[in-house]
Formats: sequence, C-alpha cells, structure tokens
Amino acid sequence: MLFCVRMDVSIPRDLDPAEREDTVARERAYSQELQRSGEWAHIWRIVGLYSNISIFDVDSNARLHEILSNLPLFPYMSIEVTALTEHPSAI
Ligand SMILES: O=C(O)CC1=CCC(=O)O1
Repeated sequence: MLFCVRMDVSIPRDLDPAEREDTVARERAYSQELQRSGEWAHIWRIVGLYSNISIFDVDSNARLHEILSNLPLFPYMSIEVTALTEHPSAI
C-alpha cells in the first residue's frame, strides 16, 4: 500500500539545544533504517520549509500509523496522509 505523507516540523524555539540535536539525530537514524528496509520509499524536502513529502510502501494502515507515531519528531509535527492507488492512465 502506497501513501503520500506530508510532515511539517515545528520544534519549539525554547527546546533545549542538546535535546533538539539528539531528537533530530534519532529522527535521521530512524528514517534511514526504514529507507533501507524499503518501507520509506522516498523523502523530499519542500523547498523553503521545514517540511517533507514522503512516500511510504507498507503492508497496512496500522503499520503506517506505527511508523509515524514512533517518529522522534512526532510531538513536533503535523502530518497529512494521502492514500495512493494506481492511476488508470499510468503506463
Ligand atoms: O527534516 C524533516 O523533514 C523531518 C524528517 C523526517 C525524516 C528525517 O530524517 O527528518
């Protein structure tokens, strides 16, 4: 199952800098592990924003929910999920 996910990140300005750095490093490691497994198929920066558009290829809605809710930056994100299916004109 393919999903397009937009993540908008908003880390509070008063967050302890060491905690911010640790959270961002854990986010990077977590996402790269999922990219290597193939479940996180693409990640693109949205130009000019602390946001990304990602494509996930997962077995179920529940698996996507598990992945997203375990993101280290999850408490500082708003997330929009769009389920994708094949377009009839796709070749
Ligand atoms: O920087 C972002 O867009 C948030 C993020 C998601 C995965 C990652 O490594 O950073």
